[in-house]
Amino acid sequence: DYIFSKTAQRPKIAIVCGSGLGGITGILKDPELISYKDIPNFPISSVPGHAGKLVFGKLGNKDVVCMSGRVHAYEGQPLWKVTFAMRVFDSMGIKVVILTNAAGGVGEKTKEGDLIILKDHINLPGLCGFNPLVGLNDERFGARFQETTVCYDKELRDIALKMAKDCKMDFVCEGVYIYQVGPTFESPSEVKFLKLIGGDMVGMSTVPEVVVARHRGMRCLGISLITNKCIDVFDSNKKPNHEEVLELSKQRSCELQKLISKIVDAISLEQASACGI
Ligand SMILES: O=P(O)(O)O[C@@H]1C[C@H](O)[C@@H](CO)O1
Ligand code: HPA
Repeated sequence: DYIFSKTAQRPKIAIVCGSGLGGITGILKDPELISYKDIPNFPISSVPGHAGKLVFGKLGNKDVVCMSGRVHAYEGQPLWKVTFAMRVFDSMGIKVVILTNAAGGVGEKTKEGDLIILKDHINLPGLCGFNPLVGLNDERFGARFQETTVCYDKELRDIALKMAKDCKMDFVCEGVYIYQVGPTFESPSEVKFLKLIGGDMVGMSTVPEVVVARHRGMRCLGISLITNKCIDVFDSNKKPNHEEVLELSKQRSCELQKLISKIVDAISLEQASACGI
């Protein structure tokens, strides 16, 4: 109610901006800003590169809302708060959520600067009991036992790959994202393990949000920017750090903005409602 009292825009598409990836808010037409701190109960990120505002506006031919800044579990917030925005989006009538993140490249096929469309994820903490749907369930807001067979909408993934091909972006492909809580980057042995279990990239966000968005039937598309290669050799002098993550995000933000704009243009919202969501 608070959000709708501040803007007359009623978007059906939400975009979650990962670390340093909030630049897309700068290309929206007729932007309207709402600070997280003004929205009742909305969690505020403490991480550099996560601004803390909702930005409404037009991207190409469609209304969207961008979440510039997200909260992570490693900031000490419970998962219901980490995923609170998904519940808010659902009650606003959002049908499609595009989630971006910065991630470390695990597999051989990823390199710095690549944009990887999430085909699936491995919710490592979720498998060990750290899942946003743990707790009493209110059936009005989703099923007790949520299936996660196709978390990342096939049609949206196909659109993303087609748009990348049309734009000759040969650094875009699909991959599997592994969620780990952080804030530690991975040790070499952990990287070897992540590779072994089928991950292409690893990060500290997105999956809890997707689990909750799917609980409410919203269609999800995930895009990882590979900001660094994970180090799987012992005694390396090279060490991952948040500054290099932000630097790479800055370098690649134009390509990501272009890809998202094309995807948003190509999304058919009629199809979204024809799916019964
Ligand atoms: O919000 P995202 O997943 O883009 O942020 C990544 C994960 C950590 O928060 C941070 C590490 O540099 O970037
Ligand atoms: N690991 C986990 N999260 C990340 C990384 C990484 O190497 N890079 C950016 N986010």
